[in-house]
Amino acid sequence: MKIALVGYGKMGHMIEKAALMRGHEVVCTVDPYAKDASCVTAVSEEMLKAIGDSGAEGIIEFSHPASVTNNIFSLVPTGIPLVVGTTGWVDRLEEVRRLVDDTRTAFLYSSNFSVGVNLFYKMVSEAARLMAEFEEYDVAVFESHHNQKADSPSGTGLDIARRIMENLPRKTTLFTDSFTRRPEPSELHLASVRVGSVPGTHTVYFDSAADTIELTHTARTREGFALGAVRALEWLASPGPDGHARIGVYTMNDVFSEV
Ligand SMILES: NC(=O)C1=CN([C@@H]2O[C@H](COP(=O)(O)OP(=O)(O)OC[C@H]3O[C@@H](n4cnc5c(N)ncnc54)[C@H](O)[C@@H]3O)[C@@H](O)[C@H]2O)C=CC1
Ligand SMILES: O=C(O)C1=N[C@H](C(=O)O)C[C@H](O)C1
Repeated sequence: MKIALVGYGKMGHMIEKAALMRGHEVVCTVDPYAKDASCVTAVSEEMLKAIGDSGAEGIIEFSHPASVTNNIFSLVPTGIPLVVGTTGWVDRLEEVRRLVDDTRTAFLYSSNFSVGVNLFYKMVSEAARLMAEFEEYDVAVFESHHNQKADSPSGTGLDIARRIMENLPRKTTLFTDSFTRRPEPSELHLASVRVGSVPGTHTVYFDSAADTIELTHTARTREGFALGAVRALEWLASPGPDGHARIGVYTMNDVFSEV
């Protein structure tokens, strides 16, 4: 498949390697600040023309929280299957969903493309369901990432917290700041630290007066994210179960349910 990359930073370079390893061709790399990008520009008519002229059959976007929404709204109308890994935009998801529906294209997003984290999500959901009956356990989430990360909390941390609140009725409100008061029992605290070169670590704590249960996912490298993003595009660009091109907004749950 001919793939265009929008955002050619740490993840863009890792994704290029993963794509080439799987026999794809990276025909265009777009990034306004990366001097080694084939198209050193931001979202623009020039960028869209470059992608169109490249014959790209799929696009993978890993840019910046401040740029991703503009990129999505520019790239979706091209009709080229689009995979977005950039975090910090899902508050605009419903607008994106409407655009995808109106333009009848294929869009897949995930805050974390690694297989391990998507299995971890299922473990956390089940653990939260178990804990619903044991009120003596409080719960919180902690995430740590490298000191180059531009958003907080992590998209993965937010997804973990959402799954806990979906399955643990006593936790109704997400709190992601520093406390200057005692937490309310109904508040789920999600805390973040930015340090060194940490690829991404997420821990869920279930804590009682008697003991603590910790569930942790530790990413060792970014390779899992990159490979997962390329495999997600392969799936998105493949025909659906009905044999027709996929249309709509998808997540990694859809990929795992079919693969
Ligand atoms: N979904 C997942 O599995 C993962 C998601 N991420 C997310 O991906 C994003 C990027 O992460 P990294 O590659 O580590 O960051 P990075 O900072 O190394 O690379 C981002 C690149 O985007 C470029 N950029 C900025 N504005 C742009 C625009 N308008 N158009 C095109 N490119 C633009 C920057 O110049 C930079 O080269 C972050 O939001 C991060 O949270 C990171 C790893 C895994
Ligand atoms: O910025 C990163 O590096 C990562 N960001 C994603 C997130 O915000 O969850 C995924 C992964 O943890 C790495």
